[in-house]
Amino acid sequence: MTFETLADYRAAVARIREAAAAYYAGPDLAMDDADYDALMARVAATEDEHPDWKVDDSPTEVVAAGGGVVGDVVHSEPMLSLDNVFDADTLRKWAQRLERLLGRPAGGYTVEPKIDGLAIAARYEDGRLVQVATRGDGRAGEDVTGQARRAAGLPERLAEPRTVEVRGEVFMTDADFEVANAMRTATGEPPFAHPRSAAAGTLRAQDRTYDAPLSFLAYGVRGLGDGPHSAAMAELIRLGVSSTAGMPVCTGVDDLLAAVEALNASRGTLGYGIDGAVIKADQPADRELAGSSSRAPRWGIAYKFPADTRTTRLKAIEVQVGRTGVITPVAVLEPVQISGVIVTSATLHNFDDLVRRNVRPGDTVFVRRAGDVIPEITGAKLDERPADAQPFEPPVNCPRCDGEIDRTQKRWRCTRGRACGAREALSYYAARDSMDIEGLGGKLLDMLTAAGLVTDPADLYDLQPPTLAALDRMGEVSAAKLVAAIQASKTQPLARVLTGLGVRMTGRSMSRRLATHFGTMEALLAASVADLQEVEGVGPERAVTIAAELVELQPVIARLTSRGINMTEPTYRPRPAASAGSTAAPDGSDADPAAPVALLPLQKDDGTPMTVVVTGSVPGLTRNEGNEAVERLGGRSSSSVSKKTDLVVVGEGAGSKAAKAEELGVRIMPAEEFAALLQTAPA
Ligand SMILES: NC(=O)c1ccc[n+]([C@@H]2O[C@H](COP(=O)([O-])OP(=O)(O)OC[C@H]3O[C@@H](n4cnc5c(N)ncnc54)[C@H](O)[C@@H]3O)[C@@H](O)[C@H]2O)c1
Ligand SMILES: [Zn+2]
Repeated sequence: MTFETLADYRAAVARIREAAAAYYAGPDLAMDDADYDALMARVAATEDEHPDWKVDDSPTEVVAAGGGVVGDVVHSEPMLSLDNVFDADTLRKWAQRLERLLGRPAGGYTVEPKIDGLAIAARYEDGRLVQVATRGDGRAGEDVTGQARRAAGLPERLAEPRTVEVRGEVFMTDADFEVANAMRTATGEPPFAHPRSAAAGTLRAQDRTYDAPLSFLAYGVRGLGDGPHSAAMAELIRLGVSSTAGMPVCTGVDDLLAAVEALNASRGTLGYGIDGAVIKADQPADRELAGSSSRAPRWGIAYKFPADTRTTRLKAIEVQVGRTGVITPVAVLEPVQISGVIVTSATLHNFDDLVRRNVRPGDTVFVRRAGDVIPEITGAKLDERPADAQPFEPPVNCPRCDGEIDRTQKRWRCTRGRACGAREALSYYAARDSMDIEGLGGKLLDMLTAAGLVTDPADLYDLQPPTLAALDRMGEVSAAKLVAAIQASKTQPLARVLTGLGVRMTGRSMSRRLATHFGTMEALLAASVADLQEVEGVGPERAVTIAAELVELQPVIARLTSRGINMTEPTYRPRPAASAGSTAAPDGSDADPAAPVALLPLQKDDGTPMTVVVTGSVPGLTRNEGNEAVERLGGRSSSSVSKKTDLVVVGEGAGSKAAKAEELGVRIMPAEEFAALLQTAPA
């Protein structure tokens, strides 16, 4: 972890300084945040081991690693950095250290999103916005009043004529990022690579021909008396400034961790990027007692989440034709780990987008994966573009059938629509590894589709011998034989039906795993993205794709079901009472059938799911996420309380259901405890 030689340590310091200078000065980045944080951690560890090596003004000890752009607006009080923790243990230790420093428990902690933007200080005099400055080196920053005036949430006038200094983050929402890049490319400027650099570029730009949208969220204020931080944030809302008001105030560390986890879980649904949670002592007395170092306060800490944006190389752009004929570019990436998952491909939305984002094969690109969202490329690192990189040439004709492309919509389509893929889908369905329909070969499928007799697999089961016999080169005997073969395929196991449907990102063995895990098509269709991830080898990316594919396939599946095709799997054993061999190792791998299966928190002793009702709000979760969480923990969520209910989770705002649970003597769990339990669940 540490550097072995003084020279290596010094070289790393130099790289950090260079990266910080680039990061705070403009939209270009020397490295992504994960690499930067890792390098910084190594430098810090080396300094701990060799204090005598430490350079003056080490990046570990100064605000913005010494890279902030100094301006002429001197701050009323230094604008500091924050120390980082990356896991629960270190957060506990931090809280213990703080409470030792205080000599008593802290009077509450706030948990706020760490928005990925730029810090500013905004001065209001008698209710009017007079000056806005960046953080700079912490002591003095640049005047950005002109641009900052346009940030939503930072009003020109307060609701009352107060004189205050508001501190907070200027950032760009995901939606505004699209708008900003559309404006930029319309004026011939290169697009921004991701929302943070877009916010930085927009805020610091001097003269510009367009007005890209910005947002603001306050997380600090001076001049509103000396009440708790959370109260000051609420007061800011009253004055018309958007702030972190309403974020949880926690007492114990367990509480704190649950709130941090809830915030992490909501990432990806916020509409803007966050890179962590900021935990702060809520009471001014605690803050004063704890004090600050030259770089960071001791009363606050950043809990960093795994980076959701990484850089990697765009190896190629492939063109995919979907089942309905939609034609989309897909990015093939050098594998990169993003928040614990290896990403190898990403969506590029549509061909216009490709031009607008100015992305070329060979580029180093920013890839973002927020929550369960399929990874997307936000932009390219133009300063690293290879000299020979060529713009991607979109296809002239449909890459599957060579037919015409309809370009009237943003999403291009093959003009043949579903028919474009029908022939291929049918041959996949009939193949030996799928439904194994003997005699249904390529030539015959050509004839059947050309004659309009078959457009999807379900149509096959409606074919009658006379219809077939009327086709070229087909005798009565072979027609009868083919119909018999088609009918016989109705009893194939679910695994083969799934294989035959050609669900993207699944093949033969994954189809078998899915079938063995869920047992019936009905159960598979009802599975959430979280349920799907319980299947071995299904990560978030694949789970999202499978779920989306199944939705798209539902009409065909319904038609197949109505024709009597078997939709159950004979190898299915209810989990986890079944032997592990049949569930975990459909490929005959080395699972031990006698191995005990660990129970999830909401499974009963026999492995069956508890029936759980969530009522009222669970901190940080929407109703739907609450239900998903139940399933992630091994339970089955239900909406009504009865004698059969095993557990009722009661949060704020719970009503009659909580009362009913009490009346029936059903076990009750407070929402906080549930949120804490969720932390222990597998991702
Ligand atoms: N990629 C690179 O080359 C590069 C270079 C330098 C810095 N960085 C990134 O910046 C980080 C360190 O930079 P820093 O010193 O600007 O930030 P920091 O991690 O020290 O955190 C302090 C900053 O967090 C922001 N913030 C957001 N929400 C907040 C909240 N609720 N309360 C308080 N502050 C909040 C503010 O801008 C504040 O100035 C690194 O960890 C890295 O991720 C990246
Ligand atoms: Zn086509």
